[in-house]
Amino acid sequence: MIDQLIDSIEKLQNPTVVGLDPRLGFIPGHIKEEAFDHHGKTLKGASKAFYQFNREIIDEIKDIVPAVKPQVAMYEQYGYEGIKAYMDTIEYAKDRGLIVIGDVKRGDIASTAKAYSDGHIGLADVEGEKIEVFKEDFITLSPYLGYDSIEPYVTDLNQRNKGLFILVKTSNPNSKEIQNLTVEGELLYERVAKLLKTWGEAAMGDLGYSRMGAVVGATHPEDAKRVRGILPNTFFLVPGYGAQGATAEDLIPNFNKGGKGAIINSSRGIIAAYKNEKYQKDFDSRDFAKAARAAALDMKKDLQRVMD
Ligand SMILES: O=c1ccn([C@@H]2O[C@H](COP(=O)(O)O)[C@@H](O)[C@H]2O)c(=O)[nH]1
Repeated sequence: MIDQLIDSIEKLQNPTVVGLDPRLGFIPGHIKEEAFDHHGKTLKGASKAFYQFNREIIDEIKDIVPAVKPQVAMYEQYGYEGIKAYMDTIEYAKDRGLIVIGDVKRGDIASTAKAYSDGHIGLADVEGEKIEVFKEDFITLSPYLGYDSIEPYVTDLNQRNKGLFILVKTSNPNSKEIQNLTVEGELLYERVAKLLKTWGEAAMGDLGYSRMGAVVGATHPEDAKRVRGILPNTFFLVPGYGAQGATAEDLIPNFNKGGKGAIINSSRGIIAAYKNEKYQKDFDSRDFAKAARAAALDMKKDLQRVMD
């Protein structure tokens, strides 16, 4: 899938992923009213509202961005109804040609990791019946349990053409408390990047990048520069642009030459654009998906501006 992601970015000339992180505060009144009329103010009502919101956004952005990144926490909070909305969203996006990065941030011992891999990017086994479950193209993982927690995913990466993005340097302000500790003369995130370089060699795609990518926050450009130096053949998923304050200029160190090797996420900045003053004069809440499209196009322009 890493090769397809690279091809799609190239075709659309747009290294952007739209984060599908719905929350009730972002859902326009008319969608909530309809969902709550049918299902009440229940977990099901909230989940149905999320799915309707996502579908309209996907329909508006599917021809301009290569990928979407649903954040599982937003759905999980509503239990199995929320998980159904997460799964339905994945299916809807894939049916419309979008690549799906499931932001699930798993990390556990090998026997448990195998179950995560089977469920998310592999096949679940029901007494010999092999069943595809969540169907993401990529998922995110934490590296802090070491390689035996990553190795169970490698077969699915290579045999089923799936991908991982492994946390290397996260975008949150306190990431430095742990990730920037000095360990045996180097920063911890640098050590993680070096490990990922070795791990990723077991899963190389055809276009020079590994199926094991890295999550590198846009909000720490100096750290991103060091990580890029260690990982020239690793594709980066870069959150932090927009709502978390990173600018297009901050993104530059994440890319290889010619604007290659990274995809930039924006979630709130796109899906809730209709609430932003900048878009309010042109779009009301019924046009929320059109506002999301306008914000995604503005982001594309902003990225192109610093790439040129
Ligand atoms: O370091 C990280 C890793 C993941 N995220 C996730 O990305 C989005 C960001 O949303 P915005 O609304 O664009 O801020 C969200 O799902 C995070 O969980 C991250 O921000 N930083």
